[in-house]
Amino acid sequence: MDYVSTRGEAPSLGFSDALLAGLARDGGLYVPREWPTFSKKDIRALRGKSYQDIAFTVLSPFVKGDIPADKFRAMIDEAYATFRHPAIAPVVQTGPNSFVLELFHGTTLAFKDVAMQLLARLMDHALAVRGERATIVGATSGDTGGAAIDAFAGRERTDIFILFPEGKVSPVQQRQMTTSTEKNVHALAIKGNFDDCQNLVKAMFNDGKFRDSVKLSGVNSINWARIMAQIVYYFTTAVALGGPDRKISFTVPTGNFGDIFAGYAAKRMGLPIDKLVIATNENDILARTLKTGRYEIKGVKATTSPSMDIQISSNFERLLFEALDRDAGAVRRAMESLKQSNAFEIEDKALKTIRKKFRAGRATEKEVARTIKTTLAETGYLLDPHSAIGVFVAAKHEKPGSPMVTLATAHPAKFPAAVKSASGIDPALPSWLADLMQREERFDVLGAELDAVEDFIGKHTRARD
Ligand SMILES: Cc1ncc(COP(=O)(O)O)c(C=O)c1O
Ligand SMILES: N[C@@H](CCOP(=O)(O)O)C(=O)O
Repeated sequence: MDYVSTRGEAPSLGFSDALLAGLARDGGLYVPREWPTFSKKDIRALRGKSYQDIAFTVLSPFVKGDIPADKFRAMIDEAYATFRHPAIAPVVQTGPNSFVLELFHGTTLAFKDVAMQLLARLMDHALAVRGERATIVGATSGDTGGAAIDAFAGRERTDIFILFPEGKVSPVQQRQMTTSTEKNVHALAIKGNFDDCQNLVKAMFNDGKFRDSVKLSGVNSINWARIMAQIVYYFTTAVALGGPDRKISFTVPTGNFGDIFAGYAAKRMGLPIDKLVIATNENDILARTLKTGRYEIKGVKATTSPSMDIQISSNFERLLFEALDRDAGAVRRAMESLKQSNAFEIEDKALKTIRKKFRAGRATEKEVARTIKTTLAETGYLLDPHSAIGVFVAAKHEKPGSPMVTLATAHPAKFPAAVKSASGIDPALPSWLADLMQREERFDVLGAELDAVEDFIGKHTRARD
């Protein structure tokens, strides 16, 4: 399998090269040249199999010719041995047709662990084969950073630098990033918001000289391997609920559009998914885009779901590429317009294609708090604010007799203040994080300036030429 850039001006790459590249050299995002497909018979054959077995079957076509099958299987087994639930991603029924897919049983209590644990092992393997080191950078609104630091801490071949918006992540999220004692970990509090952090990361990738000099690599969902690993739980869930002989809908709390794009990929691979529902908080650029056909960046508002306080939704570019029948020139024009005027229009045909497959909705702060409270009262289930956005929006798109699965993307204990204020319950951290708030913090504070960040990374990475 090889991978092509959504902007069509970077060389196509094999899996390991695309993995290490992160962002394509033309500023685009890598996608597989073609979607591997699974027949209904193939999908039926997944019934009764473990998460790890399904991951191996579903993901093997993406790494074929690049990673030996036995090594890939071992990485999958090791990655998911870090999870605290035997099912890895269990499905819980909360109503006659409503289900919650729990994606927070990994070490840092968010869905990011699912992909990050595998990504770290894939990168280690690719770097070992080449005898190289890499500098990993990542931007986070709270969860990617903790998951990446956990997965890469202490790894000999990588130094990791995570940019988080100063004062805009939850205290638990911050400490998951700032209390690592490993020397290869660097948490950087940036004076700005998540979009500033993400822009800095993209600017570092687009600075060819810097990129090459520190052997830059990325762990955000701009990296195809992140999306790839997230495809698996759409398959495990659909199969558990009667797929492929029944169509399932998914509602996904959405920010950077990575998680829901993984659902789209699963659908392209043959999984019978009915609707993919985008759920946003008050930073509702995606819900507005589906309604109006205009993708337009407005200011970011701080909410009780900080991980979704995002306006520049990187992976929407991947969807645009698909909806435009892979017309890289049209994607380039849209992205140029976004850069120049903070907006672009989606042409009619592409918009129709997107609207056919996706639905969207938003939840206000009041609706999030009310959903946490009423879900607890009616079902006994305690949601975190991100998952509550999903549950609120899902309820508006449920159809009788058709299963609707909401992705529960984080554990309530990551956001204790918001959860307590909505429900009266103070959710406890699990045992391995019980002393998190007492651990010593270590981080640096930097302005949202490319020079300052590049200078810091250049001085601290071991991957310099
Ligand atoms: C808890 C949580 N929910 C939802 C999201 C949104 O996911 P995505 O960015 O893949 O759309 C994020 C961060 O991205 C998150 O951390
Ligand atoms: N919500 C994310 C933002 C970054 O998203 P990513 O999936 O592109 O890494 C976070 O928690 O950091």
